[in-house]
Amino acid sequence: MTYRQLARLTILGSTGSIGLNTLDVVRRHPERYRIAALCAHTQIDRLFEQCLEFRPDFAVVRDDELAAELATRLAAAGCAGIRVEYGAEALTRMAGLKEVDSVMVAIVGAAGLPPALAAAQAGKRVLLANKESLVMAGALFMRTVRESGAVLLPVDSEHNAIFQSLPRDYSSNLSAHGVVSLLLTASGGPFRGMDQAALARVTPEQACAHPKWAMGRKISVDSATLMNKGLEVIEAHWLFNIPPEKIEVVVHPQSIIHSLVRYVDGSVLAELGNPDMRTPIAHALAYPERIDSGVTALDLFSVGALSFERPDVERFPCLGLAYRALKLGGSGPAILNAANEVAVAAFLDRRISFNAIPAIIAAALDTLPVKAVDTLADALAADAQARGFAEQVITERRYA
Ligand SMILES: NC(=O)C1=CN([C@@H]2O[C@H](COP(=O)(O)OP(=O)(O)OC[C@H]3O[C@@H](n4cnc5c(N)ncnc54)[C@H](OP(=O)(O)O)[C@@H]3O)[C@@H](O)[C@H]2O)C=CC1
Ligand SMILES: CC(=O)[C@@H](O)[C@H](O)COP(=O)(O)O
Ligand SMILES: [Mn+2]
Repeated sequence: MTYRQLARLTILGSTGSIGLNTLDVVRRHPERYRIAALCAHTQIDRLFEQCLEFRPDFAVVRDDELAAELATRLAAAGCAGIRVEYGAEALTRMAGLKEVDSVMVAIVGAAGLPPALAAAQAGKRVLLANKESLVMAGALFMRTVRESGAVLLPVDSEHNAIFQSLPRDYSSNLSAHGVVSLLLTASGGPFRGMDQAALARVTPEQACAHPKWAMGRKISVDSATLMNKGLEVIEAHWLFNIPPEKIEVVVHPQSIIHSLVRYVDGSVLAELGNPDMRTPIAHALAYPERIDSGVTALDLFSVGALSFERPDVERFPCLGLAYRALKLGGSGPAILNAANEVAVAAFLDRRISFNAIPAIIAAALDTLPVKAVDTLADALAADAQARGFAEQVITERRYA
């Protein structure tokens, strides 16, 4: 038997959809993984249960009140040794803990950027689900990874599929490896065939009912608007150093092909599987080895047929807005991301209609100045300005 050292993990966003799937994979391999830190935000009941099961050294929550409550409950349950911390600064510290090898970044939204960057700065294996980090500060993030020697492993299913379809140890010059373009698959979301008038009336519940993937509410709405694919185009641009015109989006409603790489000799390589995030999570956790993820084997006979369509950017303008932001460069994508987060939250709160989401983002891109993003502070400043702007547009109902 070979001796294997335990890998120590920090999970940022342990109580969310990716966090739960990560713990499900970890649970299957107690001989390989040990949890150093579990980081949640508000769901302390769920975090408490996770602490009892995985016995991390640290647990992190949003604020001092939640931290005090969790600490009391852990002490009563005989787990006083788990140190409970709180706030954004604690997340950054957990990402850089000396004893930690790998950091799963599964926080949703812009809040994921500072700890993701801290993990990269500390030279960790960064298992990146939080696509917003690369959207807000892609150049800075990738430079940090290069300079620190961190290992960046994409967890987002499309990017993980592309990573698996590229040659092992590819360089950042994909064309030198014969790559012509990347094909990102999109399910098309819950409203794929719906007309514009019907789209205006859809509810948050309908938007969150993704046809193929069980995910958090924010990314589910992004899938419904096709902004998720837009964010993923930007994510792919930075991860694989490929220009936007070489990234194609293909609507593939079955979500069996998770993305493809087109090569100069006519070959197109892809990764296929049942739509279950435990596959890319297990891949990133164990890379370059392979471990059981608990995902059911793909049965092509029951799938029967795979189909493909062009995305409809007239009905779903968010995809076009993302390409536009990427071409703007600098803080353009951070503006797009922040306006989108504000608009999606307002839609989930029933303050605006589904069709107002792209209108608010377009207003932000039309109005706000594009600046350089050389530092984390630059990214956070662009984010804050665009959030303020989008809130104002909503309050004054200037999106109609
Ligand atoms: N879900 C999926 O299948 C996929 C998700 N992704 C990406 O992964 C990320 C996570 O998505 P998902 O798991 O669906 O999201 P969820 O909403 O399910 O979970 C989000 C997690 O982040 C925590 N969180 C929320 N806000 C903050 C904050 N301000 N500070 C610290 N922690 C916070 C939540 O804590 P709490 O619940 O305790 O409040 C929760 O643990 C997103 O960037 C998404 O785009 C990418 C591909 C697929
Ligand atoms: C599972 C995953 O990676 C999501 O990002 C998924 O791709 C969302 O589905 P859409 O293709 O509908 O955006
Ligand atoms: Mn994805």
